[in-house]
Amino acid sequence: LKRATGFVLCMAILSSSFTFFLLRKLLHPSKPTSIIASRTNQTHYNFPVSVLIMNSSSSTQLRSYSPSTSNTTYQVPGLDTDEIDRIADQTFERYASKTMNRNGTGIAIVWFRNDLRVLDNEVLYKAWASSEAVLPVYCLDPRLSGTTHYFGFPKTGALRAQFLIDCLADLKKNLIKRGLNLLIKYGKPEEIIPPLAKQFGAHTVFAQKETCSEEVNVERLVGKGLQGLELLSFPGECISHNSLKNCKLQLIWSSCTMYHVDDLPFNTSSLPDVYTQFRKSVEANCGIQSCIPIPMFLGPPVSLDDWGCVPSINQLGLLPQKVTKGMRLVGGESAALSRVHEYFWKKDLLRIYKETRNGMLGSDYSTKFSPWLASGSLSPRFIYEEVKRYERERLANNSTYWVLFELIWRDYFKFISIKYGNSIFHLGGPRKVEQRWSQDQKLFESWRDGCTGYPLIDANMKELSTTGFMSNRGRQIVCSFLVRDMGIDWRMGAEWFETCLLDYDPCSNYGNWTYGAGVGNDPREDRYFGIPKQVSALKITRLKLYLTTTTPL
Ligand SMILES: Cc1cc2nc3c(=O)[nH]c(=O)nc-3n(C[C@H](O)[C@H](O)[C@H](O)COP(=O)(O)OP(=O)(O)OC[C@H]3O[C@@H](n4cnc5c(N)ncnc54)[C@H](O)[C@@H]3O)c2cc1C
Ligand SMILES: Nc1ncnc2c1ncn2[C@@H]1O[C@H](COP(=O)(O)OP(=O)(O)OP(=O)(O)O)[C@@H](O)[C@H]1O
Repeated sequence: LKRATGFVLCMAILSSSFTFFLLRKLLHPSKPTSIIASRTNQTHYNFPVSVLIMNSSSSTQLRSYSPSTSNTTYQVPGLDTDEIDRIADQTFERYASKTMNRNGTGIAIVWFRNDLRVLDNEVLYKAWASSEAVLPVYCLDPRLSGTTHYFGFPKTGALRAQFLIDCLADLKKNLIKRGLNLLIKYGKPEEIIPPLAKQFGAHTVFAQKETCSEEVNVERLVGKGLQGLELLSFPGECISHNSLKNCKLQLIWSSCTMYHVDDLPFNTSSLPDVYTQFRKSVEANCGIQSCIPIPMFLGPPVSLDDWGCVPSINQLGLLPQKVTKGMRLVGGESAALSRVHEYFWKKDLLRIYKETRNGMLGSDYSTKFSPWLASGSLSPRFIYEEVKRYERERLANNSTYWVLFELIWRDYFKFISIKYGNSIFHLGGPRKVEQRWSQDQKLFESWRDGCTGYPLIDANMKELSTTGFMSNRGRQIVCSFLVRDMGIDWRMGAEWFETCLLDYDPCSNYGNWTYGAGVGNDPREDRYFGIPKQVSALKITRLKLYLTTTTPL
């Protein structure tokens, strides 16, 4: 019975996709198609399905079970708290330096942004080296609880907000272990940082340089606020620096990319548009800087009565959302370092990454590093050094290289955001392509809510809203479906991703969406992902379909 049901479902998927494919071709051979017509022709199935398993070696099977009785949640990394702390401590120890010198004076502020880590953090290191005491601050910017630019979706979904909270809690813990603390304040950085600098007589505010206009505007406002400071008086208990007259903002590239911007063999304004040219050029001409070690002791802390608490999700004005199905990624640097350890060393998955990376099911087909990279709780240079260590100690093959290849994509989109500025957010993209797009709300909602009737699309969209993650292949497919098949304004999809993704990063997100929509700077990457082909050609041994009992397929 199971086999028969599986077969029926599988045929249903293929035939519904094929019907759609034919309709698309018949209606508009080259234009985006409205899928309403094809949806009404759909058969609706009501299976109690959570996971469809297609096995290439045996016949297709359907494992059906009631979601309410199944424990389908798993954590990434799949380690308990003690193990996570132990691995993080061991890694910190490996990177601890007893010889680092500190010869600065006064107080420096570290304004933490998307660099929520201790290891390989140049901002933290420079602040430490140039001062006698560091004040680390994180500002919970109320703009994060605002809405996206054009379509008014929540700027930060609850799952990413929770991930951020985990990151802050872990950063605070790791700073305290090293003799510091983290001041957490609610408010706009431009309203928090300058008064703090004044209160403590800080000589410099160190922060990571960002590239997109929203973040750059905040940098500008903080810089302006600091310029207007008159450092006249200081609280008695603080280290006194009456000679200081102003406080400057020092923005540091840090290691937000694997290749440092200063090491590129070209100016960002003449960055090659074609990814392959960019990659070949940096690989041939550019080294990767070593990770910055961690000073043994980062203290003393400044004297402060109230360091602020790690907020709850409600305090951020959001309703808590629990992951009840699928993957739950744990935020924070300790979890990030543990995931690298788990993926590379414990499970030894790096050796097969290239073969598995287009999968969709489970935690192990790809690294899942992206949420930690986006929040800055993981440095890409650390990943690079671990790949090299693995290549020395275990083996080097195409798979070990391919993780670096993918990280170069990440670098590329970061640099592209400098070259093309706000045009990566605009409808016509960097190439200013003129094209008519639909903003049909119903069609968009069917995509957003995973109710298109196309299981591959619906499964991926549901995974996104229930876990905050979607595989790279899933993202390419749902993007192609929205923009090429439905003809919907790609920014609606990009903004929905901005809301939901744990790994949301403006450069990678809008960079990939402009590619998918065919408005990116490299037109060669404009690819259509046909659903029937994807279902069959993926040769997936285990194709996850994330469907609930209540959803008609
Ligand atoms: C429409 C669309 C939107 C996307 N939005 C984002 C986003 O907001 N943030 C984000 O980090 N990635 C984004 N990506 C890229 C990619 O899907 C994710 O980085 C990847 O799925 C994360 O899973 P992983 O860490 O297991 O990746 P792995 O396959 O293990 O790759 C390792 C790392 O390489 C980098 N990487 C891999 N592919 C890409 C890529 N195409 N572009 C940029 N970097 C890449 C990531 O940092 C990733 O963590 C998007 C892709 C598409 C098609
Ligand atoms: N980090 C970010 N995340 C999401 N969007 C961003 C980010 N940084 C900048 N943007 C987007 O960049 C755009 C700002 O660019 P620009 O000033 O050209 O547009 P605008 O004048 O605000 O709006 P319009 O283009 O409609 O006139 C906005 O769409 C803004 O939301």
